[in-house]
Amino acid sequence: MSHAVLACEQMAHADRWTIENAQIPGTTLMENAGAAVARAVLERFGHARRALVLCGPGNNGGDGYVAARILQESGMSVTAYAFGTPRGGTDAAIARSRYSGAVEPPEEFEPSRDDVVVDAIFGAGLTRDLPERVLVALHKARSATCPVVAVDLPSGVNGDSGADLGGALTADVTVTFFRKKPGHLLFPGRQACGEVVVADIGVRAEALAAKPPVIFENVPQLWGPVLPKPDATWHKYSRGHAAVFSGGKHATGAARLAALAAQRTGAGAVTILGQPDALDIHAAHLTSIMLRPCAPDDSYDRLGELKGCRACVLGPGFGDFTTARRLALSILQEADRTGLRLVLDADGITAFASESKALFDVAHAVVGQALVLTPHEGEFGRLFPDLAEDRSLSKVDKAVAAAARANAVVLYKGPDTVVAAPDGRAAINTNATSSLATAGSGDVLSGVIGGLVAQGLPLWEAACAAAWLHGEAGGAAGPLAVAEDIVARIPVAFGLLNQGRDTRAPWP
Ligand SMILES: NC(=O)C1=CN([C@@H]2O[C@H](COP(=O)(O)OP(=O)(O)OC[C@H]3O[C@@H](n4cnc5c(N)ncnc54)[C@H](O)[C@@H]3O)[C@@H](O)[C@H]2O)[C@@H](O)CC1
Ligand SMILES: [K+]
Repeated sequence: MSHAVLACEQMAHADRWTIENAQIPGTTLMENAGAAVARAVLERFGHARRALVLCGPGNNGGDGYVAARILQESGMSVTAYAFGTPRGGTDAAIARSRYSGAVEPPEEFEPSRDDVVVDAIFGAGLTRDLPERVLVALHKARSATCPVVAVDLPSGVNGDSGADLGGALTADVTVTFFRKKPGHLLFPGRQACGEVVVADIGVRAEALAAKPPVIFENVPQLWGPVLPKPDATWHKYSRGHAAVFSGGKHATGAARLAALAAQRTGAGAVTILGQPDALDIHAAHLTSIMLRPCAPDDSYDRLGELKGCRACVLGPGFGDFTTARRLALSILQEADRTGLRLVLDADGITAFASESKALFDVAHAVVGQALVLTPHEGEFGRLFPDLAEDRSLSKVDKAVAAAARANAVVLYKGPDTVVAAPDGRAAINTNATSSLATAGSGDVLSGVIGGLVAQGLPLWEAACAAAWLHGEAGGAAGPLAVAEDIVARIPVAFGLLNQGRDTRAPWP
């Protein structure tokens, strides 16, 4: 089972490689693809009055003609609609010629709610906005409220970015081939795809050997092997010590959530650093978390308390941008000597809005990496305005470019959080629920990352694991969860891992 995600260009390469090196004809791949689509239709909507198959001019349409033929052979009433004609001699033309049923022009397409529509107009080859007659047909299908099975992608969704070039249907099922593409996992594409079925059509995994995939769905297999294994000889500091910087006395809650989350994630010791009046408030709420004073003009070398600490979280509720910059820069300047890693979140990110170069310069001076950035969309735009505005880039492209520029692991938040590393790896998170959209949820996430980094996880794996655990904890806390509930469910998320109960592996 693979959790790799392929760009459309890599998928086309894998198709070509299989045809040329494994001597599997393109028509065979297309037969297998069409058969997988037909199977999905019959399994889920075999009771439909008619199957109406919308076929484009390329290979996506070719898959549609194969599916139409097999559905007809199975006894369903089938009509195909031709949106263009396959070029002579192509696999799609051959598939078209093997289908002997009715082929109508698009104008004849009149779906009803008892039909099932197979959308095989455009897939990975979509290059521009949808033509008017396609838009009209998709509108008719939407109005009919009939079930839709999309071939590879709903027509109009860009396979690399998940962008909707306009008018795509929301499918009940999307049948794709060999591996998922970013467009199946990134919004709005993910929503348009509905359930995604990945079919094996005979494309060979060896096709990827020369250039292994670097984009993944964020599943436990990615980082499970580097999670700490419980050891009877542990003491609290060997389990990892994390620190969290507190905001002022009227903004202490965010640091408390991050600290509690780091503790629930398994850090053996957690310290909150803050000004004395803020620490008084923490003291009234906390028992097992340590409190240490920190003056506004402190920089790393005056923070003796951070010795032995492997991770610190700076930003949640912090408020003071000048101090945030001084602390962040001094922590990174000392990082090679101390081994301390910095999770910079919220106000810690905004503090560098107009001074990002200073942050990136010190982060690049570190041997290896010492920085994790956790921006949501607004914060990402503050730190990387040119990347944020570049409409030619997908969310994965943006996160990867930002990670390289900042020499940081970048966890770009959202319903489709992307975790990117400077070496080009990226994981797309898929288990977040709407319960995570609540005040303090981001503070919990930064605390989970800090807790895992404190236990010695490499930064990218820590951020990927944190996104997944946060998603599971949010799901377990239910739709009306508040941030405290998410913290309380972190052990439940770990329990799913430990008991091997995560059966939602990416491929069936
Ligand atoms: N051997 C292969 O390469 C295989 C490909 N498969 C299928 O092939 C699909 C990709 O096939 P193609 O590369 O032929 O691409 P598509 O079939 O997605 O579309 C390509 C055709 O549509 C035209 N086109 C693109 N955007 C358009 C627009 N907005 N308006 C009008 N015309 C437009 C292109 O010029 C081209 O003629 C996959 O999505 C998958 O369904 C499968 O059959 C498996 C094997
Ligand atoms: K399609």
